[in-house]
Amino acid sequence: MLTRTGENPLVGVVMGSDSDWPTMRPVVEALTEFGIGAEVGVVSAHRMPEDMVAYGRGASQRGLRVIVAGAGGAAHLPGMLAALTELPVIGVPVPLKHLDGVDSLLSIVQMPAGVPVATVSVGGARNAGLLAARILGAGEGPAAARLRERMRSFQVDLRDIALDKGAALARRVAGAE
Ligand SMILES: Nc1c(C(=O)O)ncn1[C@@H]1O[C@H](COP(=O)(O)O)[C@@H](O)[C@H]1O
Repeated sequence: MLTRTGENPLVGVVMGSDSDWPTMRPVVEALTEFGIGAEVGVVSAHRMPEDMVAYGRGASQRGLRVIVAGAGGAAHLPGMLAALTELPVIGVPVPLKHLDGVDSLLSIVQMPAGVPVATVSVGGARNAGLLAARILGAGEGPAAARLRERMRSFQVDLRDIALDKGAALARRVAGAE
């Protein structure tokens, strides 16, 4: 079952289980900040292979332009979706109780040549959402130009936050003297 956020979802956000949602939620939050609608759901290569094939094969035709796929453990979902679609796929390694997400990271990042998955850090879901926004912003037309503009202003905010941190550190150092 797929849920939509926003109008005309351009990004598919899928995960191997609902237990991945706490890790994956920042993907949707980042997309929402940039005004990008998403189609969100559980799709598992292991547990529902036929549905996963249908999802990957139909993604582009449904209007999606980027897929963000998160999974933990033996995380085959992002790579299998990349094999099934021509859309860019961003993989999010989800950390589980054992192995701290290293298993998932290696499963996602070590793709064979010809089937790329852009892998973010373990639990790096927010960056996956931001990367999806950048991919959409790299296109032609006014909507893409607006996304690039929003990304530039987001980057200015990041600089301001870093400057504030620098000022806070300076105060702490001065207090320690
Ligand atoms: N790695 C995969 C895939 C897959 O890659 O197809 N399907 C489910 N899972 C992962 O299994 C973990 C445990 O799932 P449960 O919590 O449902 O037992 C989740 O992190 C999920 O992403």
